[in-house]
Amino acid sequence: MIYYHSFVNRLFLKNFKRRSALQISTNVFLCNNKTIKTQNKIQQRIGFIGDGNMSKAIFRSMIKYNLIDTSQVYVASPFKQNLDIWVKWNANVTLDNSEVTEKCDIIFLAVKPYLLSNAVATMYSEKKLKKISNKLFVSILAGITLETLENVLSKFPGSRVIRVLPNTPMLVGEGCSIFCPGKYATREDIDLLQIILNTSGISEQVPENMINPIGALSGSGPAFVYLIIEALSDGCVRMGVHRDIATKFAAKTVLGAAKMVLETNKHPGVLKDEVCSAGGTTIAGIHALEKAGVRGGMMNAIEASAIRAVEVGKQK
Ligand SMILES: NC(=O)C1=CN([C@@H]2O[C@H](COP(=O)(O)OP(=O)(O)OC[C@H]3O[C@@H](n4cnc5c(N)ncnc54)[C@H](O)[C@@H]3O)[C@@H](O)[C@H]2O)C=CC1
Ligand SMILES: O=C(O)[C@@H]1CCC=N1
Repeated sequence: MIYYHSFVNRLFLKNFKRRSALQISTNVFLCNNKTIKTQNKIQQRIGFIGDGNMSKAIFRSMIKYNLIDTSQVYVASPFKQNLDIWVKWNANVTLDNSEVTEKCDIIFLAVKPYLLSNAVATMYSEKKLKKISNKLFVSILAGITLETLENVLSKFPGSRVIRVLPNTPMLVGEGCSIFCPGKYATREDIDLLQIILNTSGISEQVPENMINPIGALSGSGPAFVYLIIEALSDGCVRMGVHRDIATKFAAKTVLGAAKMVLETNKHPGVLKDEVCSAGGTTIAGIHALEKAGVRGGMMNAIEASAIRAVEVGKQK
């Protein structure tokens, strides 16, 4: 069912992208089997507490896919020099986290997990606390549970929380995000978040205990795949090929293989067998990989990242 929804979502989103180019004002999405109408651009003000890699990917994907205007975005960082790039992108910038909380409707919490309490402590002033009500907080912090988030954010009256684990390929329209709504998040909050996430990829609602293991794959996985691409390229360079063609072909081969898995619906093992001629070149390479324990290595990587997410969630 989940896959069906993703597929239908993508069809609608392809239409959305085409129609938004034509500046038609209303778009239709299917989220969790429900049709939603939304304006071409979302109207809410969006804030980022934290100005790093993941905030940039979310912001730039929203701009790239025409979902918001830069004037609707506020970003806070304690480091002035980090904000220069955001100024160049025409976002509103501040050194004061509480300005983002006060001015925005949806606030992405995007600092390192161990900095959560520190960041929240600077997201309000006692005088204005009552004014910071009915906000939607979207946490992208690895490992930090909804229980912790709801506790920390309970000082803001009427706050709702959704926990998301996005990934940086959002930037190129191939994001993969999982999320779990907190106790007070509404259907509208979820729909809006899915519009943001699905504009540049796919998203799935999952039970909270699935966020760490799936996030180990989708959140950290891009780094694992970059490492593989680099290693494939290194192998080619070792055999005398120039680096530029080696890296381009390594990336394109990974992209092509991924598309084969998604579009043929064949088991990866079947697709592997289709490449391996009897006594041929590929099986010689597969043998080398198996001897090196590549499969176990990959499984260990997912396990290690998922376990680490629990640990970072406990750091103070
Ligand atoms: N990078 C990734 O691919 C993904 C990251 N995440 C999560 O996103 C969060 C951010 O990760 P990145 O963007 O990679 O980290 P990053 O280190 O690039 O960015 C974090 C930013 O927070 C800023 N910061 C530090 N203290 C602050 C404070 N008190 N108030 C406001 N801003 C403050 C820093 O200037 C820094 O630029 C982390 O919690 C991580 O677990 C989740 C999924 C994927
Ligand atoms: O490495 C990290 O902790 C973050 C979470 C997922 C991707 N990057």
